[in-house]
Amino acid sequence: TQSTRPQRLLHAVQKNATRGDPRSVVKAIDNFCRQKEWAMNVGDEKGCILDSVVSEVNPVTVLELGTYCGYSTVRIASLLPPRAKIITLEFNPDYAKIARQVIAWAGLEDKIQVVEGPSGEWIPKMKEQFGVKTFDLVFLDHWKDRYLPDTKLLEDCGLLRKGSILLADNVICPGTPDYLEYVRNSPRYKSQYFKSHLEYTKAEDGLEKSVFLG
Ligand SMILES: Cc1cc(-c2n[nH]c(CCNC(=O)c3cc(-c4ccc(F)cc4)cc(O)c3O)n2)ccn1
Ligand SMILES: [Mg+2]
Repeated sequence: TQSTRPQRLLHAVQKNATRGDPRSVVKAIDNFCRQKEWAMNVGDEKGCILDSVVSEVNPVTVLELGTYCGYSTVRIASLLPPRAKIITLEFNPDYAKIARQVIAWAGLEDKIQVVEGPSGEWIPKMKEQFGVKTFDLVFLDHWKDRYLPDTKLLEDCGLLRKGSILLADNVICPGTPDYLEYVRNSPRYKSQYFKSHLEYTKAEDGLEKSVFLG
């Protein structure tokens, strides 16, 4: 039976990356996506912006919306302090299965919890299920029409604190116009746009970093 693109991406990691070496896993995925098949990872160019924001925030609790194959999950986790944790939500069980194996190859399974299901159902259960108080950093990289409703849900569930950082991928391509309008015009956020390109292409895209002001 035909393999899927995530399966081929995982095989490229197992073939070309060193077990326990997150940077080699990131490199192997970027090489696979540049040389073989495009895939919707945040990629190396936007990945460097992600790295700089994570290093600056130094978060202890991270929420990632949209795991896919775990590329950005591995990038973030490899920069976290020892006790820090990431909860990453993935809707598609096949993607989640691949992501768990990519994360294991990087040796980062102790810092990462992959949760399967829709963000709208899991966000209200974060406190009771995972003992989370608030998130220091939220990386939005899931269905683009869910960025705004899920941001409002995070606010309403008391999962953001003064200074929590929202970092959103794809605000230009595929685009999240309603989310951008909200975080750029709401008095409750201070926003900044980092111009870049859609992963592995020349098309414009960028990350929007928004600080929750409480
Ligand atoms: C918990 C929960 C999780 C999800 C969820 N889980 N996994 C995802 C993946 C979402 N990501 C994308 O769709 C995406 C698309 C493109 C793209 C595609 C085609 C083009 F031509 C150009 C650009 C580029 C990207 O960088 C993307 O991130 N959503 C959904 C709901 N609830
Ligand atoms: Mg993305």
